[in-house]
Amino acid sequence: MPENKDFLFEQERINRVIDEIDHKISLVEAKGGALKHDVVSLRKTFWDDVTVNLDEPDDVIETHTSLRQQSELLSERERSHGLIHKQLANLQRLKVSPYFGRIDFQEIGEEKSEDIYIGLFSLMDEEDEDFLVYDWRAPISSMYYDYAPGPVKYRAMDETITGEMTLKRQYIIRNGKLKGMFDTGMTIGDEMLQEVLSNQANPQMKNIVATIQKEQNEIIRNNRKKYLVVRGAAGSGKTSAALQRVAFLLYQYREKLQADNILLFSPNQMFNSYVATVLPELGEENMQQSTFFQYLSGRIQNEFMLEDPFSQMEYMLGVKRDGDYYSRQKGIQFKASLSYKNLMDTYIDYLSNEGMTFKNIVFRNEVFITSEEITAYFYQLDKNISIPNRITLVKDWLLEQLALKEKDERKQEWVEEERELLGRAEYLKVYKKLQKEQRFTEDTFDDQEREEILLNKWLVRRRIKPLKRKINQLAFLDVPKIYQNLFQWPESQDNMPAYWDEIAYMTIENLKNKELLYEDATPFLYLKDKLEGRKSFMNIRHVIIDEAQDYSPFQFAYLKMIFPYSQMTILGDVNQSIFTHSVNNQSGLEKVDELFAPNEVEEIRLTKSYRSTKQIIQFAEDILKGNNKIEPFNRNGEKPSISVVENKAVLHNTIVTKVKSLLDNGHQTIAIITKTEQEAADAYRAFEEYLPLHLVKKETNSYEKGVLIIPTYLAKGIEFDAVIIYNCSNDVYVEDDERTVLYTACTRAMHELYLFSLGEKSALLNDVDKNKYRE
Ligand SMILES: Nc1ncnc2c1ncn2[C@@H]1O[C@H](COP(=O)(O)OP(=O)(O)OP(=O)(O)O)[C@@H](O)[C@H]1O
Repeated sequence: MPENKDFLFEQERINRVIDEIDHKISLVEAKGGALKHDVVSLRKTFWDDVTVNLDEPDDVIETHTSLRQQSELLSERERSHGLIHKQLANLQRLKVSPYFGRIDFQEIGEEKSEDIYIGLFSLMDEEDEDFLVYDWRAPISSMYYDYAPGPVKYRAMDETITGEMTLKRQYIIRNGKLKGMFDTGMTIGDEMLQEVLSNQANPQMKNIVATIQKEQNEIIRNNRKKYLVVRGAAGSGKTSAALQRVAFLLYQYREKLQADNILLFSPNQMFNSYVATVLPELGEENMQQSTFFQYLSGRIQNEFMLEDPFSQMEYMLGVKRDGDYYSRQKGIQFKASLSYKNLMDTYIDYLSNEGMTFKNIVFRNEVFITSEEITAYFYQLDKNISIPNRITLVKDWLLEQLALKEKDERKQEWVEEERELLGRAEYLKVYKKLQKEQRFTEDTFDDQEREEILLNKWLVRRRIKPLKRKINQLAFLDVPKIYQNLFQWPESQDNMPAYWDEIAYMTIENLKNKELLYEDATPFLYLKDKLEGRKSFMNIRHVIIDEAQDYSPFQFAYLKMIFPYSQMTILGDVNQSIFTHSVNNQSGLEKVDELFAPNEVEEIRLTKSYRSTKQIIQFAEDILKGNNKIEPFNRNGEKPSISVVENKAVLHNTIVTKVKSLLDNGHQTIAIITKTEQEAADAYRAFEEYLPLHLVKKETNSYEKGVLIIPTYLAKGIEFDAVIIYNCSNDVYVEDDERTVLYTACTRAMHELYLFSLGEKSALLNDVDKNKYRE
């Protein structure tokens, strides 16, 4: 049979490639061994080859040079050893599965067609002449993802190469053995995807290089514009595409881009651990990862108690919708908007002429420069100078005043007193310190007058130093007060949103208590950075913002400001908006047109969803009232079910029974998803006696297999074999704007979805076609 012949041919080729990998491994190991030996002996004999002579200035220079040469040599060897290590790890990975795809390509004008085998990394033959395997990121490999057999082209070195693809084949190779192969007419065949997607969910996201789809490839290799915005339904592979894109960029720009020049903003801590293995699996180092809140709190926590986004959401999802709710909601939405940013920009213009607030400079409990004096100095400076530059001039002036003060203080009585009170041990310490600084020698210290002068100087300097540091940190600028004043600024009374008085009152009260609400955090930092002229992040060249629908327009504008030189990949789905600021069109993702210049942005939409079975997707899209048609990947499962139960005891018993049967059926990740953390904690108490389970809280930072109880907003971006919606009753999911919360929760399921309702089910589910679920 021709197929069998093909199969044997391919297995033989795999064997040959593996032999070559083994050969390469032994070469690299030998090289690594020699290098290791070099490093060890260099470390041992480091000082033998350094000439140390400090007698004459020339000798010092020579010593310095020889030291530098020696350490450069050592670090070069260490670097090479690191590279060898990486090479070895990559070869070991290739050995398990050397490639996953092949295309036969006949370039126009060439006589022979070329077999191009595609795998995780490139591999050359023994003579280093031909590629046995091409890296999936190589330009030629792009045809594998972009075309079916037929006419094809790809771009390499600014040139377009055209030809004909005569074969496209996929392989499943495990431990060097060919387990399956498919010739495919489609872009990437269904068989392989079926196989991958029907696997169990995993606490660690997997790479998708063998089955990247054409539209995902477009995202991965896209490098035309500064900002790439990707929208796509739940499970359409946005995160996956973003991570393979990082691997692609690290390959494409390996000379100038390192993993730590890339920063990923994740939705929560657990997500960080979920995605952490994708890049190492692809042989690359991980990029930097942070949540936006981690960034904010790193900058704010010394000034305020900062509310975290989950507490904000917990409050908004949990409280009754009364007067307080609506004023907070309006506050959150206004502070998320570009109107608020515009208001703040006008306020900053106003501050250029009046309204800046400074703190008194206090030395030893006495005001030595008043806030009024600083204000007067600031406003007598030329108004054409930007505020941050004027602040720098104020800082310089304050430091000069401080230097004068320092001189004056040396003669003050307190210094004499402090000097006399110096204990012997402390005195000796000072003596040694001054001696080290070569302020005096043994001889001069006998001179009592000089000794006193030097000690006085030291004592004053010691007191002045913290003040100097604070001035250098611009602590004299009272940003909290300036922010607070915005809410009493007469100009801000026109065209203000509904509930402005309540919003202003609530904000001022919080600021007075040294508390900063989450919605104020970004505006506060924006103001601070605009006034202080903070330096942007120069080393970050690429920022990835996942779950971008959760960022407000204001937050986007802020990110754009602090990463002015970075490219950005922005991925999101407005139907998964669950933050109060992002519902009702206030997501930054809805304001892309206002935020970025049209020639700087490219937008791509992913339409197909891969995570969940067709039945789950068809059910979930109806929750969104059918406004968004999602194309499910053709993988079948049971229809979701909705069970209405009468009381809590029955609810808990039924869920326990369901979870046990899911475990018996071999599911390894099962999530009981609640609307809030409060609800999750209550459910946990009810179940802990009967089920082995983990309660996921906002500070949980790793995703473990097993049964999890988790609020929706922490399950964002993650997936499970089976999902149980703890309570989808009409008392829990009430308002229309909670559809997105329920949709997000349901779309976490890969294979099975069960909804339970304590009493009548939510009216939001009445929009779901009855044929799409079991009751
Ligand atoms: N081309 C592909 N080949 C194999 N699996 C894929 C592919 N694209 C997506 N998947 C799988 O689909 C699931 C969802 O992918 P991913 O989490 O990247 O989607 P998402 O759009 O970020 O989802 P969400 O918006 O729900 O966070 C993952 O299990 C991923 O491995």
